Amino acid sequence: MASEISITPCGPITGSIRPPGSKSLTNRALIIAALAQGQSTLTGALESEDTEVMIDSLRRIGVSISHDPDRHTLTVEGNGGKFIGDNTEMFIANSGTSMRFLTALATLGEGSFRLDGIARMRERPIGDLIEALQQLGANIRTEQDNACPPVLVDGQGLPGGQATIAGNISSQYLSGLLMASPYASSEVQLQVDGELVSQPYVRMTTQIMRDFGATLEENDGCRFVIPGSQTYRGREYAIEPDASAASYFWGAAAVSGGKVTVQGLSRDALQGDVGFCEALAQMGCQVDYQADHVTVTGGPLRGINIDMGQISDTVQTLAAVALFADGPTTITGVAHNRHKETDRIGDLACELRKLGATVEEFEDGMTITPGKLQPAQIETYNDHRMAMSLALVGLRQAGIVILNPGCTSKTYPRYFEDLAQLCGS
Ligand SMILES: O=C(O)C1=C[C@@H](OP(=O)(O)O)[C@@H](O)[C@H](O)C1
Ligand SMILES: C=C(OP(=O)(O)O)C(=O)O
Repeated sequence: MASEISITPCGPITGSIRPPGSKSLTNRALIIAALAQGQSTLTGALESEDTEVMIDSLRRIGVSISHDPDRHTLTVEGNGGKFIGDNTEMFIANSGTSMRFLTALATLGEGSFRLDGIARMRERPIGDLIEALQQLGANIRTEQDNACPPVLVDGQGLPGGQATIAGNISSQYLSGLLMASPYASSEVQLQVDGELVSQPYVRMTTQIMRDFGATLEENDGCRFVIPGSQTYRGREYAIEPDASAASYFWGAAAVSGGKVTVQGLSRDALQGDVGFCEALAQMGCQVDYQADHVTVTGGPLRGINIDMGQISDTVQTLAAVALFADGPTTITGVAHNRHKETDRIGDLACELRKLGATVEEFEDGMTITPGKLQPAQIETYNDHRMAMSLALVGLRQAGIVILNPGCTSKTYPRYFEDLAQLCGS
């Protein structure tokens, strides 16, 4: 892809789109199908860097996965939780889900595994997950003394027992532990210590575990009991379109004063990020939820105060929309966004200021006061969501250039083509 892309302003956007499959569901389904007894067919799967590194890593530990790109289908031959490592290297680029879920999975195997990624992945914390796995009897550590990848696992199967897990940095630790736990030799009891961010992803995890036949008990969303020596059962599984990706198209309706329908999602979707529509409703958009699609109609936008701790992947989308509101928007509850593909508070504030906004940054969020919009070259920090969200500003303001647009390949390689098609250009 070109080293930059200029966004062409357009009028109110009217259209309908089905985004690619959910990253979170595809990577969960791959982990669970790999562990299962029997074959699984995953339809509507995401094909992007984050799922490719997951597939590549699972193949390296002996899981057979075939891909039919025409049908967006992955067929996985589950190996019943029997993995042999022999200094097996897994390269995970910058996929947080893959790093955290595969770290937990590797402790179920026999032998040695090393999990590594790009430079930014080596700055993304994983210490809390390592400590919890150690409490369950795993022989695991980080290569450096910094609680970040590379991760080294010397697997002898996971004994099980009790562990506490911190939930304030990432919910992915808990999700990884949960998905691996049915394959521990004995019962696993997990207690979340303190705050749990991104809770809807944990509900997604427990739901998909049950969908593949696992049993677990759950109390107040912070205590889990998972009987050991279980097996997932392979099955056919349909993956929802990605709700975080959908936020850009709903956002496009909001900023352009148009009407956009996203197919394949509903209020009852497994993905919490459908909740982004409620944020748009608070800002003045109309939202129509149907059983298999959700339509957002833009209108005059007002600034809001909102805790986005449960829908943090949509913070950048909301920030782009906030630039078109009649007053300030305050976003809180997302301190954990500083540990993602980039510092999604500090770096986002910097790009919003370039666009003409006044931004007051705090530890867990920011207040965005819209100003006169101005042309800008947007730095993406190799963060797909920075590119996808701030492109929306270019639908209304001339002279918006997105640098390194290829970074969307992490979750949405065809994003700019799909956006252009929706805008009718
Ligand atoms: O479990 C998941 O699939 C995810 C959880 C969230 O991460 P955190 O729990 O780190 O907020 C989210 O940002 C990420 O894109 C996907
Ligand atoms: C935070 C994200 O991804 P991950 O943590 O899976 O790398 C994201 O997709 O916005």
